[in-house]
Amino acid sequence: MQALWNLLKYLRPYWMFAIIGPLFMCLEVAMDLMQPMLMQHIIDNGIATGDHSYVVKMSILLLAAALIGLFGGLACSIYSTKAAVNFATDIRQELFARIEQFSARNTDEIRTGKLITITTNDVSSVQMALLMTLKVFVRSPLLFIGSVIIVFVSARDFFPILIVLIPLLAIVNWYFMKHAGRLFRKVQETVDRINTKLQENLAGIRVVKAFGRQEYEKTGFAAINHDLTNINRRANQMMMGLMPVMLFLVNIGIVAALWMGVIKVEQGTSEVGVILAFINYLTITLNALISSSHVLMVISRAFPSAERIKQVLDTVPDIQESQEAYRPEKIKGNIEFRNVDFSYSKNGEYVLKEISFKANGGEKIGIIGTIGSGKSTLMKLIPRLYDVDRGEICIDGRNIKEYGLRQLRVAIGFIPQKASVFSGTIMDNLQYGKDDVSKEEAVFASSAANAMEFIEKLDGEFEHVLTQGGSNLSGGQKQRLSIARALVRKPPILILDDSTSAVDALSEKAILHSLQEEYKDSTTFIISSKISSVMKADRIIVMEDGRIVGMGTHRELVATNSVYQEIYRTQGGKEESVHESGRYETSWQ
Ligand SMILES: Nc1ncnc2c1ncn2[C@@H]1O[C@H](COP(=O)(O)OP(=O)(O)OP(=O)(O)O)[C@@H](O)[C@H]1O
Repeated sequence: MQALWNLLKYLRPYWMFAIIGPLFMCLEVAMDLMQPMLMQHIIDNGIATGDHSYVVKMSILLLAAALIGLFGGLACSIYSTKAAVNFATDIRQELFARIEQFSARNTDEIRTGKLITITTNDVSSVQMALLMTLKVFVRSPLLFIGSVIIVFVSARDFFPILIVLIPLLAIVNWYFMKHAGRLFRKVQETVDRINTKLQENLAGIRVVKAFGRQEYEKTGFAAINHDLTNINRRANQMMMGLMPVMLFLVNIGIVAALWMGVIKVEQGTSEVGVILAFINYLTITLNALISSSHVLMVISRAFPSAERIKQVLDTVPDIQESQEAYRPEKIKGNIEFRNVDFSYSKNGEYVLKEISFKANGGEKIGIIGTIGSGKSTLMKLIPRLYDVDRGEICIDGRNIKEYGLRQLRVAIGFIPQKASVFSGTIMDNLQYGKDDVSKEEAVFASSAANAMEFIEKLDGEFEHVLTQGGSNLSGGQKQRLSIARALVRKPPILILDDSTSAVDALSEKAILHSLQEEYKDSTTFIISSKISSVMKADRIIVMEDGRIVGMGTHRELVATNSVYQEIYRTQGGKEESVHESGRYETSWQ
């Protein structure tokens, strides 16, 4: 409730629409309430007395009331929709902006699937709640109260029927709504499960196919879908069941009114028109009650949605820029890790322990180690994808936390393990690395990444359009494009996180050679599981179990470091080559 209330601040810019809409609705309600009264007069004072001119006059009035009501209803729809749609647009925009600020840790905590559901379904749910409130929630109570008052004033003889019927209708309504509400909440939870399953499957569609798991996934999806069908059926049946029960009660009211009416007309204490008007007001009361409960249902379904939206909006990104951020013109790229410890979960086990090393500007550093030893994690700390728990990381002698986040990240060309390519042209993807990239720069970076060779063969070359996720490129082509994107801005710091794993040996050799020759000034880290990819580096860091267990040139490590020797041996390196390492074929030459 509180969460939904808090979201109303997004309605502030559209408060005029939110007021004008319901005002027009009041006009429609007034006209709707007037119509049974006009009918009553037509019957009792016109038809019954044979006064035709009165009938014509009142009929014109009735038509005018209907037209004004129609205008009020349409205008209310236009303004209420404007308010609700803009309100939802702003919330969605704010959510997106907040999610963009999230650190990797934040997104680890609130899962991606959930973030998608929140930004789409949950925002739609609060939009619908607002729209219904502005349209129906104003209309129904007004119609209800108006009908009760009019019956009390003009058809008091029949008022006791209302007194008995309204509490009965309210109790039945409450009973159905309570149960349907519980079921609809379950529907929402099941839709969440469907979305998560769908997202996971779409992201991993190739793996599903490659492992021939379609049937297994289909069965898993069918189970959740079946749950959704069941729960949806029960919720909707509950809602549908309400209508006949309510109509039954109203019909009893109508029979009672007719019975009473016949007696009173015979006694001459009432007129036919009054009975007709009462029946009309009874129907209006019923409709008002039913639509109010529908709106209440929509609003109650928006409560959990608002909570989830609030959870995202209230999440403080745990990577913050310092108040007086340092924004240097140029970064040289001297990097130092000082006694760094890091854990993914607060109070969890450290995956990096007591990490200390220095990399000088322009130095080429290889990083190798056992699986899960923390190589990628180590590099994710430099652009502050995660913040260290203890110790500090300095660039050009300053703690990275003092830098403006943009300055820091723009200075780093980060090429992650899994190449992410966006839909758009090849050039659009390169512009992601540098807004104003020129054709020459694009060609230079693409050549260095050994990507020109395939770009030249594409239709339209740099203007070739990539489908979502670059699915019309091969794994190796995506990796080369993602390397070119990082190289295009000639960053002072380059991080290649196993980013040549899908590239053939010759291309990898060419890429590493270009890095050595064309990007001399960039401090470059190359994470690889292959010794051939790092052996020509100025220095190699060897990692095991979150610690640095060796550092030196290939020659030094082969001679002294047992972990490195083991990796070297498993990759075909010979003991005797310990002192003549140049014989091992390297990708750098
Ligand atoms: N987002 C994450 N949340 C929690 N733990 C993580 C996360 N990413 C990695 N880890 C854990 O941190 C440890 C180090 O992982 P990291 O990816 O840095 O290793 P790596 O040496 O790069 O491995 P590989 O050679 O397989 O790429 C592993 O135990 C891994 O399970």
